Amino acid sequence: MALQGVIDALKKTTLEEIGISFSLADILRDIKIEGTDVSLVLFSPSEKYYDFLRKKAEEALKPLGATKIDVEFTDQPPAQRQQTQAPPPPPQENPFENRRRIPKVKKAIAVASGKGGVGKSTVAVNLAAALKSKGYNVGYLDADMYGPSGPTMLGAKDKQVIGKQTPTGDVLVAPESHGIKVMSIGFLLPSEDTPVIWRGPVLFKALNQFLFEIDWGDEELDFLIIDLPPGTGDVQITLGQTAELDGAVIVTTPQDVALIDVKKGIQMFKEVEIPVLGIVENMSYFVCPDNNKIYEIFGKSKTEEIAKQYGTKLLGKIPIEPKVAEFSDLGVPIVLAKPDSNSAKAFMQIADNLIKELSK
Ligand SMILES: Nc1ncnc2c1ncn2[C@@H]1O[C@H](COP(=O)(O)OP(=O)(O)OP(=O)(O)O)[C@@H](O)[C@H]1O
Repeated sequence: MALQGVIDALKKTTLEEIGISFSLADILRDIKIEGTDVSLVLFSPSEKYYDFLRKKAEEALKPLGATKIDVEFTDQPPAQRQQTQAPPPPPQENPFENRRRIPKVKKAIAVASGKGGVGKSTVAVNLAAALKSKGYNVGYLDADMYGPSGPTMLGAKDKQVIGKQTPTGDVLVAPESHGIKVMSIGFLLPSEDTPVIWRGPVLFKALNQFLFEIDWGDEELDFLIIDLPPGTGDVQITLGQTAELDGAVIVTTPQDVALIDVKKGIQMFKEVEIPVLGIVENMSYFVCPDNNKIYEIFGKSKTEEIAKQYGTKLLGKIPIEPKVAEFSDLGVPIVLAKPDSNSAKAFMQIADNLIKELSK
């Protein structure tokens, strides 16, 4: 069987049934063809879809004459696999040598912004909700130590956090809201209005606890969305030095001033060796409800151009929709409250694009 024919057949498949807008060819990691035997390795961050993806591969390849179709799965992008095979660098030359993976989390994604108020937390909670509604097991960690707003947006503000003793030490059990496991420094503060001043060692300890001493439940998380504070400060650096993250998403608005900060953000993630998966442009445009006309309130966007210039991608654009803010205040992300809204659809598409970037 010809390799190109097999790849073309995989390209024609659609995975829409599980809410994914790309094909088996996009998640193909390895392929071997011997006569009519085909072995594939596919990227999938969740075991839930193994049977579905196997069936899809069989449906695509049997008509070509394939008699044996073996499908294996990986949740590692190729670059990471190469990294793990490479000889480790001398310890003293690697500032990230103590980095650890977050326990029981397959993909840890940071959501960041160069400046405050661009809708970073809104994007983080809706991204978590979009991945949840696609069937993944999702956690949300509010690491915005200076202004934790995630629990309110997820309707988890009044949830109780309980401690649990384990053979390896004490952990905090993440409560659940809308099926998403949630943890936030906000749960541990006496009131939402309490300003917290974090000094170096205390910040380091608190962040470590939030990264490594949380019980996310019996089932491993497919995705952990980490909502960072705005800017490029201590939390980001500490995070980069302590946890091995799979990538970062940068949220911006289309104004030039916000975009200047995006560049700083990309630079910072490069320095702490966290791959930037892409940029989300929030409050991009307004769709007039009377005539569906689109207004680019902040002018023509340059985000795509900047993304290209810095070797990353625009993952998607979210419109300004008053309902986004209204439902956030009520504790229900728009993706769950109004799945047919323009912004909810945009968030679902961004979740797809994110999975696609992770599979590269
Ligand atoms: N697309 C949108 N349409 C309408 N309102 C939005 C949209 N995105 C965010 N908002 C609203 O804008 C305000 C700021 O959003 P959010 O708190 O998510 O920003 P942030 O970048 O996380 O802020 P900070 O970094 O200061 O915590 C909120 O009231 C939110 O509901």
